[in-house]
Amino acid sequence: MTDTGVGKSSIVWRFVEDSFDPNINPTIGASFMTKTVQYQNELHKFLIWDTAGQERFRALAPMYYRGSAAAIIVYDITKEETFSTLKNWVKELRQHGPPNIVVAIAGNKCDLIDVREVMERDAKDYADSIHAVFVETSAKNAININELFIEISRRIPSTDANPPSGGKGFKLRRQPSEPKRSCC
Ligand SMILES: Nc1nc2c(ncn2[C@@H]2O[C@H](COP(=O)(O)OP(=O)(O)OP(=O)(O)O)[C@@H](O)[C@H]2O)c(=O)[nH]1
Repeated sequence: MTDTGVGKSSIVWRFVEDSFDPNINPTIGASFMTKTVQYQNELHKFLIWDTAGQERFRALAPMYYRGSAAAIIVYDITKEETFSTLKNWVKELRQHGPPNIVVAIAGNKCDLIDVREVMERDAKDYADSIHAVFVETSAKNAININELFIEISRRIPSTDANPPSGGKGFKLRRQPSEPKRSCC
């Protein structure tokens, strides 16, 4: 969820493929990717829906956040209006998303601090007020991308006891991967 061009696909590509394409195309509809990471002797498997930010695809969002364990809402730190849009998505998620969804806010393009429009403190205060994970990221320079996903994974209850619920922006599901997973 969120505006087009904030860097949702780039964040997913950085996380899944550890690559960055400055000429990446806008997402049409949505795309799906998976990645398994090992963290503290546990395997965390992410099933990620990368949704399109263009207005014409907005009505599709509920299809992706229903049934997700977590949602990452991305804004662009160089565009104030994307931070305002983000708050609308938070409201929508709270009203129509799964009750226990983990919400994360990513302020992307933090490599462009010279043209920053959203203060990190303001975004962090807002994220704290809604109990969301918050990080500033740079898909371009690989800043805080893995940390974002790991922190989300930490907050999702173990699937041993709690089956995944739903999300937005990216839809994430944790599912059991290998022998014993005390976390995912
Ligand atoms: N400087 C900088 N540019 C970035 C970063 N992340 C993405 N971009 C650029 O921003 C533009 C949009 O990136 P996308 O990943 O397609 O954005 P999106 O939010 O997925 O866009 P939609 O698919 O239309 O919703 C591209 O030109 C990217 O190269 C970043 O961290 N820093």
